[in-house]
Amino acid sequence: MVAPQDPREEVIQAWYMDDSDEDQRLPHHKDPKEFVSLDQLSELGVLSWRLDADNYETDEELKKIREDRGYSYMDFCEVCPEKLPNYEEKIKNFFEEHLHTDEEIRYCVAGSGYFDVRDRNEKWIRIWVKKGGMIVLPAGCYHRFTLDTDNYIKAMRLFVGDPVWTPFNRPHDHLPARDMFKISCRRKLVTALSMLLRNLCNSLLIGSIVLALINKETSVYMVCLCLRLLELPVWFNCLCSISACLVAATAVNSP
Ligand SMILES: CSCCC(=O)/C(O)=C/O
Ligand SMILES: [Fe+2]
Ligand code: NI
Repeated sequence: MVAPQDPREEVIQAWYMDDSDEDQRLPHHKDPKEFVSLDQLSELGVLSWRLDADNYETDEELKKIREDRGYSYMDFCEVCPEKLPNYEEKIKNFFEEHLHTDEEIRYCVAGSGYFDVRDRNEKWIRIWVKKGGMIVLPAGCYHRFTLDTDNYIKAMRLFVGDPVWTPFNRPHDHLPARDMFKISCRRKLVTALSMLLRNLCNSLLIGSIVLALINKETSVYMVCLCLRLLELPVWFNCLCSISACLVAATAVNSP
């Protein structure tokens, strides 16, 4: 059975960029292509939704997101020569690597465009946002924007309170928003690693239980069961799991 696709992936896709200096509006895929999942983006603090762009005025889901996240301000930014004053200059400025001291929240209601963000190792990730895609770039995250080859986007801009659009071009590492962003990324990484370790420990414990059951080693089985029931710190869980595994393996191997 094929796993159902995340509906967001139909309107938001991300990938690592190549290093070529060709037209910024081209996709700039690596060869072979290297896609980035929406979960990987969320580890960088980039949030995403798929919404009903044909009915944004009455969309209850959008209303709830705005209420939950306090997005009281809303306007639209249409990027094309006819609608955007100082089009050429704006296009150039959008593509300068910069950060903001607040979230950048963009909901694509028509057209499409690329939001590029830096990953933990400073590599560029290109996020293609199409009609119905909404993303939040966290405050302090270096990024840039460009149209794609279709040359048009209409984006809803949301903000908490009175909007501040000021871009701080790189380097701007002395801003508190940058420190906060780095701390939050580190926290997310530690949480992800702890989860990984915890899952590994649980697998070890299950392995130990199976070995203990095969060998009718009820004491090991009981210890494993108790450990599984306790919410232990991850390092202790790890230590216990390895010990349980060793004891169970020794028990199986003993004559
Ligand atoms: C599609 S909205 C225009 C881009 C923009 O507002 C911005 O701040 C890019 O970083
Ligand atoms: Fe920006
Ligand atoms: Ni400055």
